[in-house]
Amino acid sequence: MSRKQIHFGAHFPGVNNTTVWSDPQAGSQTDFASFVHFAQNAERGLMDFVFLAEGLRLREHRGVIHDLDVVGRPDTFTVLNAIAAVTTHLGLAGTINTTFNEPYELAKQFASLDHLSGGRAAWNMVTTSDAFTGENFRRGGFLDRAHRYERAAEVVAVTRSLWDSRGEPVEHHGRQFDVSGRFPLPPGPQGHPVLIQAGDSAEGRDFAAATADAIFTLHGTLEAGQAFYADVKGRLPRHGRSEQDLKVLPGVTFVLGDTDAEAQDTADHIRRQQVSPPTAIAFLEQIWGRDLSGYDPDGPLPDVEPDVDNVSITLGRVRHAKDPRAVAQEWRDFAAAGGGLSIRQIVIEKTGRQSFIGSPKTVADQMDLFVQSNACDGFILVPHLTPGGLDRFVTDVVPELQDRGSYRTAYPGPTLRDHLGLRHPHAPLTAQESA
Ligand SMILES: Cc1cc2nc3c(=O)[nH]c(=O)nc-3n(C[C@H](O)[C@H](O)[C@H](O)COP(=O)(O)O)c2cc1C
Repeated sequence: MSRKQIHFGAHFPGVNNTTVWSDPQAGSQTDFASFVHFAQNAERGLMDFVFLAEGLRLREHRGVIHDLDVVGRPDTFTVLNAIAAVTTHLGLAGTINTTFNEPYELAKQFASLDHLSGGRAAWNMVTTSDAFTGENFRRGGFLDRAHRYERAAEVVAVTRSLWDSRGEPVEHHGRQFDVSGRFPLPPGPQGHPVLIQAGDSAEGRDFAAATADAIFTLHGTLEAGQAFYADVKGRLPRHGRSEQDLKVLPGVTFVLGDTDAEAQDTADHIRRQQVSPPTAIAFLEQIWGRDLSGYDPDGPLPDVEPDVDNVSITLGRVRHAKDPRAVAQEWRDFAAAGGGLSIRQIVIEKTGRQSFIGSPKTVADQMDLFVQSNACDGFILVPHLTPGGLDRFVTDVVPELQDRGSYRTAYPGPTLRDHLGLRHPHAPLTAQESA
C-alpha cells in the first residue's frame, strides 16, 4: 500500500510569538524581496502553499506594542497577487476575517487571486472577535461568540453563490446580510478557492467540518493530534462529507542541527531569544493581570495571586482559556519540581511550542510518524526567521521525506486543489465560457 502523503504550508513569519525579528540573520519583514525569497523556497520544496496570518491590530501590553509583534505587514491580497507573479505552482493562502469584511468584496478579491494565479488561491477564514481589534473598524466587539460563527457561515454561503453565479443575478437575504446583484467574474480555475478554517472551539470545529477544505490547528503532540484528528474527521459525515474532504494541518515549529544535540542547543538559544527578560515579565503579567514590573525575571514567581478581573492588561489576540489562578498554581508546582526555577525559565518552558527538534533525519522520522499515525495530514511550518527560515528544511528534510516515499517529487497538477488532493467543486469552464 502506498504511504500517506505529507502536505506542507509555509507560514511567513510574524503575527505570532515565535518570530525573532531581532536576530542578526533576520531580514526585512516588508521588502518584497523577503516574500520572494520565502515563497520561492517553499516552491523549491514543492510545498502546497505559502501562508499569511493576519494581525489586524498590533497587540499592546500595558500601552506599548508587544515586544514580539512585527511592526510592518503589507496588505495580504497585494502580497499574494505579487507572489503569484514570481511562482508557478505554489498555493497562496491569506488569512482574512469574516467579522469585519463584506462577502461581495471578499468573493471578488479571492476570485481575482484565483484567476490571476491560475487556480492557487486559499482563504483562511478567521472569526476575529475582540473589541480592541474591532475598534480599527469603528465597530468594536459588535458580535458575540455564537453570532461570529453564524456570520462566518453566511459569509461563506454568499461568497459561494457569487463564485458560482456565472453572470446570473444573485439574491441573498439572511440574518447578517442582504446581497442583491450580479457578480462580475466567471468561476476561477478552482471553482472555489480552497477554504481553511482556524478556530478550535466546538463551534469552530463544526464550521470546519461543514465548510472547510483544511483546518489549521495548534494541537502539536502526537496524542493531542490524534484526538483532534479523530474528532474533526468524525464530524464530517454529519455534513455529507468524507475524510479526504478536510485536511488537518497543525502549525508547528522546527529546529535543525547536524546532530540532535546541536539542534537542541540551537533550540535553547532560540527560546531565550523569544523570551527576553522583559517578555518573560510581560507573559507573567498576562496571566497575573497585574503590573509585575518590579519583579526580577531571574527570580522566583510572585507570591501575590492573579487579579482575575483585570482583563485589559494585554490588548489584541491573546487567548487564556484557563482560570489564571489554576495556571498560577500549576506554574508554582512546576517551579518547585524543577528545584526553584526562575520566572524566565518557567515562561520559556511553559509557553514554548517547539515541535520538532533534531537532525534532518530525526525531524523527517518524527513528522512522518505523525502523518502515518493519523495525528494530522501535514503541517503548517512556522519558521522563526524572515526570510531564510525555511531554507535548510527544504534542502535537508524534504529529500529525507522523499526517500521514505511520503512526499511528492513533483507537483501533481497546476492548482492548489490538485496539490491537496481535493475535489474541484465544479467542472472546469468550457472553452467558450472562459473566452
Ligand atoms: C491555529 C490558529 C490560527 C489562527 N490564526 C489567526 C490569525 O492569523 N488571525 C486572526 O485574527 N485570528 C486567528 N486565529 C483566531 C481564530 O480565528 C478565532 O478567532 C479564535 O481561535 C477563537 O475562535 P474559537 O473559539 O473557535 O477557537 C487563529 C486560531 C487558531 C486556532
